[in-house]
Amino acid sequence: MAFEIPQDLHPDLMPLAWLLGRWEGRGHGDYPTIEKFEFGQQIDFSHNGKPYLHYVSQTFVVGEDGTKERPLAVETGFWRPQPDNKVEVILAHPTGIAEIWYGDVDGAKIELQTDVVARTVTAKEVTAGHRLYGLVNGELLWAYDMAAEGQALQPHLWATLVRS
Ligand code: HEM
Repeated sequence: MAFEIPQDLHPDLMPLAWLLGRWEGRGHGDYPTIEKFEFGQQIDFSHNGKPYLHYVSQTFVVGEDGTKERPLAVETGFWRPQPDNKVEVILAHPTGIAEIWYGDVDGAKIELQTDVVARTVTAKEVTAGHRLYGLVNGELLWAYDMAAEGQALQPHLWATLVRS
């Protein structure tokens, strides 16, 4: 079924409306300090009539038939659209990390950079991030570059999801 913009959507959310709903797909990960890996991902973007999106991403180890076998990383937060096609995002991770991101919305492409990465004393040393989200032929493509554990900013994750 074609995606329809909800009637009670806050007008400030129009530039981000294309994100709304549930997305499912698969991704890959890498980093110089770890082995390459694959994951399944489910992303939910929802709204409640207020001028922000609630965002939840859950990832899983998936079997060959797509069965979710066990959870991997989870993250959640809020996407706050601002004038002039800007967006502010706040994210929390169960690994003891919280981030503030600033970004630009260019139609169906969103580019985000971290302003602040805060860590609990036991969290891994993540210092910066860069993310791209794009709607390409109806698919949600996203990629995450990270600076962590003394390594320069470089790819950690990339994934392709479809609306479910
Ligand atoms: C799609 C979500 C993600 C998946 C599936 C994922 C998966 C993994 C896996 C399998 C590892 C290697 C094993 C381990 O150390 O646990 C890893 C390491 C790591 N990930 Fe992720 N990750 C995700 C998101 C993130 C995010 C959002 C951050 C930062 C906020 C992050 C930061 C790290 C760090 C710092 C390491 C350790 C690198 C090291 O020990 O040198 N990951 N990730």
